[in-house]
Amino acid sequence: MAGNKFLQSFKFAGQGIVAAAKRERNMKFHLAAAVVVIVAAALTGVSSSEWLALIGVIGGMLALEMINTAIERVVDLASPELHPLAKEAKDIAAGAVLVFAAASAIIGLLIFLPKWF
Ligand SMILES: Nc1ncnc2c1ncn2[C@@H]1O[C@H](COP(=O)(O)OP(=O)(O)OP(=O)(O)O)[C@@H](O)[C@H]1O
Repeated sequence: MAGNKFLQSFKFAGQGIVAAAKRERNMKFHLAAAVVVIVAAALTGVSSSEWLALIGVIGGMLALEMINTAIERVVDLASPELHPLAKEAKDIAAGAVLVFAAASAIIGLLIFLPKWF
């Protein structure tokens, strides 16, 4: 049934989130950072638009880290041997995470620093 298939896809997506959270050190770090940011925002008091920015950044960071993990898995499957293209694929995916993490850090600083100092 179509409804069943729809529910199944949620189940598989949930399994993917749990697998990434359990096995990936970076994912654990991002989850911990997300909790710290949410607690800091609640304690500091931020506006609705600042909450929107923080939620966007946190969701984007976690989603991007999971895409990076998925790319690592596929590269390992397709190219268990060392290969320059495998290296490039992993390095570019890691670079994408770094770009978003840098932008996220700047957004966080722009929101929190004026309130703290
Ligand atoms: N098959 C491969 N061929 C060539 N270089 C590779 C290959 N696999 C990994 N590398 C290189 O080693 C780096 C580290 O790869 P690895 O798979 O250990 O990912 P990682 O960044 O350590 O991620 P994680 O810690 O989440 O496993 C890659 O960024 C890439 O430069």
